[in-house]
Formats: sequence, structure tokens, C-alpha cells
Amino acid sequence: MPILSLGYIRLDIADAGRWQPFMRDFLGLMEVDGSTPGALSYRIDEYPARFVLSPSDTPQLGAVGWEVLDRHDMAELAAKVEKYGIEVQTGTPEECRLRAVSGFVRFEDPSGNPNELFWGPVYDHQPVHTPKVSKFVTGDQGLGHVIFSVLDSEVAYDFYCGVLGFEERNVLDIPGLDGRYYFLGCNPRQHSLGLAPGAAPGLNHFMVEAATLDDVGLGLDRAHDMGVPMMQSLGRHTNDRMVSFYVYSPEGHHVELGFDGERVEGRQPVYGITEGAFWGHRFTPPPEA
Ligand SMILES: Cc1ccc(O)c(O)c1CC[C@@H]1C(=O)CC[C@]2(C)C(=O)CC[C@@H]12
Ligand SMILES: [Fe+2]
Repeated sequence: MPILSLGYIRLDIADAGRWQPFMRDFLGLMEVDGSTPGALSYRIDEYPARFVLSPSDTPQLGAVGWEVLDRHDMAELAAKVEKYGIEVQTGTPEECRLRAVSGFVRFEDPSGNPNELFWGPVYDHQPVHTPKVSKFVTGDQGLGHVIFSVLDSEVAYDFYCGVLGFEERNVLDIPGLDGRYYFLGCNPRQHSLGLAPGAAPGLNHFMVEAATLDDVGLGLDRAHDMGVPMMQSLGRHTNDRMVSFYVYSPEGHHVELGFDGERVEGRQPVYGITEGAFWGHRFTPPPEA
């Protein structure tokens, strides 16, 4: 019945020439010949299309894909979304082929963020090869995490927890934010989804998790050497205890590379945090465009 994990991220991008070195050479993802013509496709494990970046005149978040167990669970969740009053569309066979999934549905959250539920990923059996990163941590924890900007995080909370069945894991409620910042989970990853309040909908950031400290240190070196702008310095989060840093993507999203995230086994009481980090995560404003 519930969502299992974060499966894929599809972005409509303005400038593939800037994204290719960012994804391949800085983040160290495996570039592959995907099924979407003209797009940049990347693997971090056996899923063929974890990231698909399609050049577009209207750059925006294309979709965030959430994996469910099978077609029955997808239909059950889709019915709940419709009952809540949000329109749900079924993906065509051609769209399934582009995502390398057996079936999916799409709908927008109450702010307008594009979500998809899919079942039946079709694996790529060529071994994944990421020479810059020893290993990405996926499996039952999924791709990593995404943070959506939402207009009203209480409305978003009700949708993602009440309708889609995410579990609230923790909340950051401090002066200066336009509402509560929620961290939601659906598997042992402490959060697969974050809700950043008070902003126009879109992708605030995504995070991929590497297996070792050296992977993150080498990523810092590559950011420095390639001139990838830093957004937050190395730090350790207070909720998932991940050690990570953030950079600005070529089109201004925040991208987090981390390691050593906590695995949450079973239910754990909801708690509040008063700081994002035990140490580090010092902020640098975006470079002038
Ligand atoms: C607080 C936190 C814990 C774990 C995470 O993976 C994670 O991304 C965050 C959110 C960090 C978040 C940010 O990136 C921009 C500045 C923010 C909005 C703050 O001012 C508090 C939370 C911060
Ligand atoms: Fe994050």
C-alpha cells in the first residue's frame, strides 16, 4: 500500500552543456544512453533512469517518481489522490518506456509540484560504473531525498502524510521560516521528502548519498577544481546525522552530496529540531548569473 522509495527525478533544463559536466564530472553519476531522445540520463545503480534531464524552453521540475510495490498499490494510492480532489493521469506505454517502468500515474501536489507513482522498474543489468564515487547508497533507501518548495507546508503535510501515507519523521519550526519545515519518510532513510514552506513550487534540492567520507571529500575537491559554486559548507545534520555539503546546480537548485545518513528502523517518535546542523553548513549566497 505505501510508497516504498524515491525512484527518479526528471528535470526540464535550459542548458545541457552546463549540466553534463555537473552531473557526470562533479557529482560522479554514470551517464548512459537513455530512452529519452536528446536528454541526459544518469544511473547510480541498476535503475536505468534515476535522473533524466531534458532540454526545454521552459526549464522546470519535470517529475519526481515514487516507487510502489505493484499495480494494485498504485491504483489504491491513485484513487486516494482522486478522492482528495486532485486529477490523476495514467502514463502511456511510450512514457513508461522513457522511464523504464512498467506503469505510472502522474498528478500535482496542492502547490503544483509534479509527482508520479510507478511500479515495476525495468533493470539495467550492465554493472553500474561510477569511478569518481565508490558507491551510491540506494536499495531500500531509494535514490536519496528531494525537498519541494511549497506554498503552505501544512496543506502539503496533509497531502503527503494523509493521502500518500508518508510518515512524519521530524520538524524544524524556528523563527524566520514561513511555516514549519517538515521531513517525511517512507523507508529507513530518515527523510525521502522535505517540505520547504513559503515559496513558489519547485525543486528546492535533491540529495544523493555516497558510501564513504572520501567520496564526499573528493566531491569537495572536484567542486573546487571545477568552479562549482558552494551553497553550504561541509556539515553534519541534526536529524539524519548525515555529513554533507551543498552546491548550486547550473540552474540554481541546491544539490547535496552526503554520506553516513542514519537508518531509521521501524517507527520512532516524531521530534523537533532547532538547528539544521550540529556543525558546518555555513551558507554562501548564489553567484551572480
Ligand atoms: C535541516 C535539514 C536537515 C537535513 C537535510 O537533508 C536538509 O536538507 C535540511 C534543510 C536545510 C535547509 C537548507 O538547505 C536551506 C536553509 C534552511 C532552509 C534553513 O534556514 C533551515 C533549514 C535549511
Ligand atoms: Fe537535504
